[in-house]
Amino acid sequence: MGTNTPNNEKPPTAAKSYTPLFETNRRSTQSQLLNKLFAATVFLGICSIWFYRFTHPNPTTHRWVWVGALFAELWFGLYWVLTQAGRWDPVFRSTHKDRLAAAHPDKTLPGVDVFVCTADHTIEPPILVVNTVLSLVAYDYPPDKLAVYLSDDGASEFTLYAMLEAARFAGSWVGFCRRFDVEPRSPEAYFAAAAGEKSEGGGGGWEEELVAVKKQYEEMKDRIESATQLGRIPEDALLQHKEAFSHWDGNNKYSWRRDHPTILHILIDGRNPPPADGVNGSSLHLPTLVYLAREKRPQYHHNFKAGAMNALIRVSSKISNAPILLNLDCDMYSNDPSTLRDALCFFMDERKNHDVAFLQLPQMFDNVTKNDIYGSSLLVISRVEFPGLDSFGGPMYIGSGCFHRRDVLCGRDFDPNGSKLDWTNYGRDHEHTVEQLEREAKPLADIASDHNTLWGTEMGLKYGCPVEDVITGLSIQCKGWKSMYFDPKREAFLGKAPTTLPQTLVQHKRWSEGDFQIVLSRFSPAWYASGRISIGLQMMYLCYCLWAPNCLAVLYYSIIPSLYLLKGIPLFPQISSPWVLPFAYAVAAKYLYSLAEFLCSGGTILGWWNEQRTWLYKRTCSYLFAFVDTILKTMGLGESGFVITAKVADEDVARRYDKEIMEFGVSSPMFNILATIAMLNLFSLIGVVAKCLVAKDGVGVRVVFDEMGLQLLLCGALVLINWPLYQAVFFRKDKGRMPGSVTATALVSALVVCTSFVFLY
Ligand SMILES: O=c1ccn([C@@H]2O[C@H](COP(=O)(O)OP(=O)(O)O[C@H]3O[C@H](CO)[C@@H](O)[C@H](O)[C@H]3O)[C@@H](O)[C@H]2O)c(=O)[nH]1
Ligand SMILES: [Mn+2]
Repeated sequence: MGTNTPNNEKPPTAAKSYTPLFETNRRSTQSQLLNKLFAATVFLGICSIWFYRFTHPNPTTHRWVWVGALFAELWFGLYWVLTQAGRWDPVFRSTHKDRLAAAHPDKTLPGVDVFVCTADHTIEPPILVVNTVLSLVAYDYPPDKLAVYLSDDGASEFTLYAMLEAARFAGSWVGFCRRFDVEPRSPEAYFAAAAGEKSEGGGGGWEEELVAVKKQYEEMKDRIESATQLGRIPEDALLQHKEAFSHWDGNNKYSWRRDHPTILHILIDGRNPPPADGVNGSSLHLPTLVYLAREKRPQYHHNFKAGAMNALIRVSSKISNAPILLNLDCDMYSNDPSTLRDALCFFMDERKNHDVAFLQLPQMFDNVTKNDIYGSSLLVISRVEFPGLDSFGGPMYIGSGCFHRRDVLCGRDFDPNGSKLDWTNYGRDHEHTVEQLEREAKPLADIASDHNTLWGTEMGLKYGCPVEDVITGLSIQCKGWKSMYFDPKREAFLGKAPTTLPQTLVQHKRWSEGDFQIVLSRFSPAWYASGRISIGLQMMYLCYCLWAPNCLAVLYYSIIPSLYLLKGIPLFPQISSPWVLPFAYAVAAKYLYSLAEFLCSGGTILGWWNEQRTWLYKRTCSYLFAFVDTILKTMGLGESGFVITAKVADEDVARRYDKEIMEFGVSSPMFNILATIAMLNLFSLIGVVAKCLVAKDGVGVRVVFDEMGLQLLLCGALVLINWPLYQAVFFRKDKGRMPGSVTATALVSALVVCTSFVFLY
């Protein structure tokens, strides 16, 4: 069982005055024991299934059918064993911010650099980015110690324009936030929550100021949105920021994104408070705010987000050089102004901080509907599995919402006798002017500072993998560093989950493809990580990294048994045979447990059902494509990209999303597969029911049920879970229904497969 006691304690003298800054709690011994007993019974069931399959080859079918079932059941069983690591000994952390404040007055707090990444102003609208940035600028933290950097991989003048506007509005917004201690500090989210609400104890003119600041915000939003819509920056802004916008003069709109120099602007210099004539007569000290678009040239690979992050690490080392970094996606606004202080409780705890390389917080979303129709809230991962990982050495780095130690991310090796963070090595340059800083930092974002250097291999985020975050975190943990997981009561960050099925499937294709590449990479959790990280952690890495090959077993189970049902050949034990028991028990226990877990994590019953559907769709589509693409890539054919998830949808789509109606809409090869499998199961079920009805005296029903009860249940469950898909194919008229071409292809292919299977095979 894992413990959290570090192996190099402080000498006894210091131990006396030690007050922990964070707490670690585990579940009670009884509940853990009960959980393990239960898992043991499920495992027994799984072993019995394997035994049954080994000892009961079916003589009436081809050998491969039996081998396929054996393979699938071995896979499901072993995979289930892997998932148990995440449930073995979960730990839950809580912080003592009061103690942090007592031990470290604001003056002595370390600097924090926040990195926000955006890449495309059409699917990541500038106003969304602005809201995220403003929520970060408004953190409850000493302004001279906080710097917010935006990396714009789209090099969009509209994003820069939005940032200039944000910098101007920041004074009023941050002033308002500080005076009335508001939460959350993303203007859009705050105004939505405050609508119709009365001031609670805020008093002191809250309502009047709210009206004023809201008006200012709406005007800014208007300017930003109309600039983007018209495709033109307003004249006054062009005049005022002539130099800033000069980069875009006469450029070729089509090649620009992939071919431009570095653009760097320090929009707010937060080193010192401004002279005392700011908002409301008082000088308002704001944190540093920086816009960066790193250099891009078509002949050099830019390495997606990893490249952007590494440029940010280098540039920030010149401008603010904070020892602690926070990484966020552009849609993840801060929902809690005190999160930085929470995080510091982990990095500044005197005894336990020496080996913590990064601190991951859960990714939560503010646009998930009540029953989470695409299973995108990652509830069980956030509430069950990551606390489980935390006891084995810490969770993975999953991108947004992660705090890093700068030295470790820059490649520092772990030394068990002294890996403490030396805060004195960091801090700001107070001698140079803003212009000088810009001039000196700029080349650090050029290709020359990145290409053919250690960046992307030994330093910073790793290149070449679509999940740069996971592989980077793993490589850090393999050096001996730990990570920690912190799931605060009030969500720290809220982002945008995908709102259509195609988006969800494409996102999961990227994730599972990246994860599978890691298994085949130098840092494979299967080989390289052995002995470097704990076995529990290794198992969980494998659990996520083997998502893609899952497709094989799931495809087998969702196609073959149904076809054999239609043909009338049983593949599972008869209902009257005792061998049914292990199947029934293992499946029922697994699913009831998963339902309980889901409900305890804050989900709904329908939400769980929806997640099972998404589970099936991801495994039969996303993972299949990821699997095939990864294999092709390892053979040197093709290259993996990074399809960015859209953070907006048109009104029509958004309305259906709010009503929890599944969105198909476009024709995609993924849908061909989904729909074909769904049709195939429907035909099989209809076929077998028809057969029963035709047979006389109800003999048919009894025989079919006894001989093929499990197959019938499996097929029935598949039909039931596909219900929204049948609706989209047969009944719906809206634009989100299944496109006619997909429907036609699916119907024909399913019909051909079913008939040829029954009559020819
Ligand atoms: O060339 C690129 C591509 C993407 N991004 C940014 O990367 C972030 C993540 O992209 P998104 O499309 O939102 O992907 P998600 O799947 O939602 O993101 C999760 O998964 C990614 C890895 O697949 C991680 O990079 C993210 O941090 C993590 O939140 C966004 O802020 C993008 O702007 C870039 O900066 N440059
Ligand atoms: Mn995202």
